[in-house]
Amino acid sequence: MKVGVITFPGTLDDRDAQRAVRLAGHEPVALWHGEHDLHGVDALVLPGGFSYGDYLRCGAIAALSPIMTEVVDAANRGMPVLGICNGFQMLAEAHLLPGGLVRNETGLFVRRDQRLRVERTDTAWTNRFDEGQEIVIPLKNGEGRFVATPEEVERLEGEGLVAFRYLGENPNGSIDDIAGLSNAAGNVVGLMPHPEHAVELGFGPTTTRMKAGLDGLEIFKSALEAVAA
Ligand SMILES: NC(=O)CC[C@H](N)C(=O)O
Repeated sequence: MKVGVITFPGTLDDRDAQRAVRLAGHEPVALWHGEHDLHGVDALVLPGGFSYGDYLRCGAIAALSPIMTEVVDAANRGMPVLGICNGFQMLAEAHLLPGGLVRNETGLFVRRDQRLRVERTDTAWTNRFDEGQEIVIPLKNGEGRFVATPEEVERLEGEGLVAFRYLGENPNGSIDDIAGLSNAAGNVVGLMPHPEHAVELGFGPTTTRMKAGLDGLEIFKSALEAVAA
């Protein structure tokens, strides 16, 4: 399966995302923000970084890039789309996911190995987990606080759109400890932690659980099963 990884000016983690795609058994295809062509890919990853220097709000300018017209069309046709951190911010800015991401409550950039609970497993990117499973994925951002109106929060909680929640101390003040969301169809998922940094033993988070360093790989492997299904 071909997985497109889109690079925007200021993207940081595109190479790591491509490597994660390869380790999950897919073929990564490098895509450029200025193009209108998805090169026949079967799924898309919007990676993390500092697109346009985080000006306006993180992801706000990138969400207006030429390729985003194609991303929105593909997402609406059901293509699996994963937004990681800055990519999640772009998906929210493009209204493919509800709510928004704003500056962390402390005002500080946060970097930690983050415990998460998988809340939703019927999505293109979480189908290899068990509901309620605890995983550990590295978190690193300055604008990770999920916000939405009370009505939006009621709707997304009611529709079960929360894909991941922070466990332990909330790192940024996100409403309802929300770390990641999916759309109603389950093909679009965005999360603030970085699964592409937990795909190889010895390089990802270290916990007492033997395979914790591979938790992120499951997210990239899930997409293959979603497209094959
Ligand atoms: N790691 C990232 O993708 C960071 C996203 C964004 N630049 C922020 O600081 O919130």
